[in-house]
Amino acid sequence: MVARVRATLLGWLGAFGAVIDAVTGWWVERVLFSPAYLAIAGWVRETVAALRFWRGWPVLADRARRVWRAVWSVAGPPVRDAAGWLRHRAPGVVWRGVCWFARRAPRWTWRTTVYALCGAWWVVSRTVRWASGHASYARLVRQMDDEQRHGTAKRLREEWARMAAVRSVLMLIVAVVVVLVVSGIAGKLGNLPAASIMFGVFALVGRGVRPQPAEGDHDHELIVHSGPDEPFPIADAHTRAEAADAVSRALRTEGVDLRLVGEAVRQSWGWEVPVILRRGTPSQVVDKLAALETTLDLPAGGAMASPDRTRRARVVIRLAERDPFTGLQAAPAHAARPLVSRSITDRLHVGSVITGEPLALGLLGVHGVVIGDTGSGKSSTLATLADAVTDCADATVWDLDPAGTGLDVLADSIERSERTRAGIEDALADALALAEVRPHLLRDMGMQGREWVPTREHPAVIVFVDEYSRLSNAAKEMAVEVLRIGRKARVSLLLAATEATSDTLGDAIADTTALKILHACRHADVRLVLGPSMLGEGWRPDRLNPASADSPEDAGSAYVYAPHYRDPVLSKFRPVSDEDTAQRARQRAPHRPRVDAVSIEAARKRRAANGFSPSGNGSGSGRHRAVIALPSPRSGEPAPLDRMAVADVLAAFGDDERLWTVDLLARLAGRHDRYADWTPEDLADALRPLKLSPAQIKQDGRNRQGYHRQVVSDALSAQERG
Ligand SMILES: Nc1ncnc2c1ncn2[C@@H]1O[C@H](COP(=O)(O)OP(=O)(O)OP(=O)(O)O)[C@@H](O)[C@H]1O
Repeated sequence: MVARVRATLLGWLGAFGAVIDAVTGWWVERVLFSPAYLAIAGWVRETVAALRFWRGWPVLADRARRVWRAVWSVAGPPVRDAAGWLRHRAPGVVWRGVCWFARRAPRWTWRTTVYALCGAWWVVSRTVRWASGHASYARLVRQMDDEQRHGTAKRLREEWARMAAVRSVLMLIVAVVVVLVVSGIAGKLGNLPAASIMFGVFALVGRGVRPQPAEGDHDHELIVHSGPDEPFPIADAHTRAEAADAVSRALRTEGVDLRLVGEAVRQSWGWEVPVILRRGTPSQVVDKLAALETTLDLPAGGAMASPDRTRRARVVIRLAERDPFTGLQAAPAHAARPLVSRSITDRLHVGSVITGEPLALGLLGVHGVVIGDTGSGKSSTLATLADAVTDCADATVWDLDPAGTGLDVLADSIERSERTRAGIEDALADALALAEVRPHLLRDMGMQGREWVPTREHPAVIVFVDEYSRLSNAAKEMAVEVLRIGRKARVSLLLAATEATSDTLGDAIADTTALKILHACRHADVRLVLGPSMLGEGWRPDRLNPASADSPEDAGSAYVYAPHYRDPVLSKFRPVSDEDTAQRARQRAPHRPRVDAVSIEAARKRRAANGFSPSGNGSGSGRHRAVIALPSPRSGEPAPLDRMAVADVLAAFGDDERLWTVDLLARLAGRHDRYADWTPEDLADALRPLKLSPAQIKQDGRNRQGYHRQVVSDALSAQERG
């Protein structure tokens, strides 16, 4: 039995396999290898490839994106209003409707029943009275009887009887028709709907014939959740009208006299609501910001006000329910553009403004101050700015920091970096000398106009100074001088300090700088940097909080006063990712410009002519007391240290521990034009202040004069310590 079943199954399987084989063979031979199929398949492949790699796709996608953005900019606000209403308001409205109905349903049922009974009674009584003809004949017949006119009375009675008979028949016919219609409806829809229709018709008749209930019967139980002017949290506003209403109520509660509240604009972080004041000044609103945060139930610092400079009565109120800069990321390690392809004449994107626009600052010839409490993000802001400048082909960065690590993260792209008092004074003296000599070089350099035109060959110099308050007095004096005369020479200073008081920053600085960046700082600093009236104009960095141990708070957020930025709107600088920034700096390093040899030589001569020595050892006094003499390699006189040259010598060693002088000079010439004509004596003069002289270096079996990198490095460290 088992064998037979197995044989049968195997037979079936064999037959099935034979059929599959036959179909597959036919498919392969007749279809897959047929010329028509091959031609169609080739055509389909080509078309798909052509479509996939069609160059028009990105253009089409871009167009579609733009159209969508344009449509959304118009349709977005009402759609989001509607969505907000449906999500947050509609369920409440429906529920309130249900409750409202449930409360009224018993009374309505009762009233409708009364109306229906009245209507039915009215229809029956009126029909019976009409059919009886009582209203038409009864009075007339009685009058004829009273007047003894029996013949007329008899004739009227006969006429009445005839008419009553006709009307009764008519009434019967109508009654039969009505019964038929109602039973027809009952047959079609059921008894209950038919009865309901009859009930409704009688109720309508009853409603028509019965007088309205007295006014006192109306209910007054409209539930009032809040008084008509009572403020409510902004989180409860889901449409533009509700947001405007919330702001209007809150401001009125705080005693601000408004003429009107403009159309609210929904933002990803909250609301932007313009208001028009009836009287007073915008400071009325600015002073109430803290109170508004409570009234509208916002996070601390969430309420901001920015008065309109062109219309004093108008103040734009921003209510941030969430962090407005959530998506602001550090710059990526690899930029899409070619390396060092920007210009310092461009506006550099360094962050974002609360309005959603990019924060784009022009740094050409612009001096700046960055003020902020410790932890507010000053150093990161300097790094972000320096990162942007190191991407410019026509600007070079110097980094001075007497207390911290400065712009070490960008070390590879920085031309000059100083951490010691002497080094910083030397760098500032160089910057000052450059600022002094460059305007006199304009004609020789073929530059039109009165300002230095930065190019890759003749770059602008931007000197970043962190912890300005810790500079020596001499350095501060030179910095102030650079602020006064550096603009035309395109030698600019960007200073960071924790306070703006005169003993730390100085009034002169706040006045001279065109760029003012105010991170979380004190009330007094805002007055000192921007002027006393600006607090009332909405410049409130004192309401920001610096980073704490466990939270970044408002670190990096700032009020920026600069060309193109005259309104008190909150901005945030891009955070710095140390790893990515260092990588970018490394990639940019070979493409970075350096201060041109002509400017350097002229500056050196200027410093030599001034004939002053570094502060501390200085013999100079007066305006340029602090301008110290640059090394003069061929003068034979003891010259102060040329730190830039020593830094370049160390960089020229690269990974080599020792080099012959001739190789070192070749590498120096490759690094900068300044060293193109240097001889071994020039190099020896440059290193003499470190008490170094060339030594015998043996390489490939030959002895020549040269230098050891470690020896140069140790000598420099010793000099800095000393
Ligand atoms: N734009 C930013 N976005 C996010 N976090 C930031 C931003 N800027 C700074 N921070 C964070 O804030 C903290 C303080 O930053 P930073 O050291 O730059 O402040 P600072 O004002 O220079 O402080 P200090 O005066 O103590 O040196 C750091 O943890 C930093 O990561």
